[in-house]
Amino acid sequence: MIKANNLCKEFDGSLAVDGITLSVEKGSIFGLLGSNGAGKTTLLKMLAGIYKPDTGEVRINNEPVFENVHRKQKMIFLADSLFFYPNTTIQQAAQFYQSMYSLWSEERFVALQNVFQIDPKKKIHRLSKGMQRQVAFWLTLSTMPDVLILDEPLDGLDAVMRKKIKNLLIQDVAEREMTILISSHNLREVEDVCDNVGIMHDGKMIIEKDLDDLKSDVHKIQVAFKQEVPPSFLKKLPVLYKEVRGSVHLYIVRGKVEEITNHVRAFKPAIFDILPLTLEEIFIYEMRDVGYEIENIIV
Ligand SMILES: Nc1ncnc2c1ncn2[C@@H]1O[C@H](COP(=O)(O)OP(=O)(O)OP(=O)(O)O)[C@@H](O)[C@H]1O
Repeated sequence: MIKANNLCKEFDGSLAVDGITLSVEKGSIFGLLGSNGAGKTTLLKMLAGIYKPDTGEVRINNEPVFENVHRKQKMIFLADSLFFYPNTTIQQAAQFYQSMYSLWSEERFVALQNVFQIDPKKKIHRLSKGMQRQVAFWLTLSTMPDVLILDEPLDGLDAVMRKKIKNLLIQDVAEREMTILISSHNLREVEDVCDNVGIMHDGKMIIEKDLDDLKSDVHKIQVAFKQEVPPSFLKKLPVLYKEVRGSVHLYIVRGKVEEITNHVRAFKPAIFDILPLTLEEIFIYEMRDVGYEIENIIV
């Protein structure tokens, strides 16, 4: 289990991460979402023990992470921009990883060649950007980490390879209880694989929830009344967003289906529909609620 307590990190006098407390269960997949510059990479680097928090601490299975070689031999951080030593072949990189990571599996490395189908004698820097990312996953998954931290991991990969890698990740979670933290702007992908999600904005975690609970907590409703909207209708509805389309009023509201339905039906609407939101819609409306919204920009 990963536990972070009141993490703060400041750069040049401003807080990139501002008091984040987080716990991630063993064998789960946590998706970290947020606006650009929200502090996701900074948070992930503290969780990976790369950055020392200014305040707070990160512990994995009750061990501190920062400057803990023993812990870091079993976990891996895959950054959004990759680094390989110049002129290194995949085979040489594999030897290096083997010497660094205590759970390295040669058997897995050989088996994964069938998935990636790249000649291990190839020099990594001569491969295409997407192929280099495949090599990064090939090496990473061969280290058999118990904790895998991924920053924008699937960028630059084709759709087939993305699917293959997602399957491999899910297989490792199911078979060996690997724990994954993944930051991504691809909300469809996060929705596919994550059990829990956190949304960051301006250094803070504005929401952290089980994905199913998050989705069952926000809904889109469409209502129309024969007369004007009754004044007390909105009083008990926690509305995140509203829009009028002719006689139909669209609301994005927080709350459980049953509570919202009972509330709306009590006002005897002429039309009433309640629909679930996608993660992308939830993200956009929650960000709007903290003042980060889509504007009609014409330049
Ligand atoms: N090494 C650094 N030195 C100075 N400032 C930094 C450093 N790393 C991050 N920052 C600042 O901290 C803030 C958070 O950056 P971070 O990279 O963590 O955001 P992010 O959520 O990962 O963004 P994105 O989605 O755009 O990748 C930004 O204002 C950034 O400029």
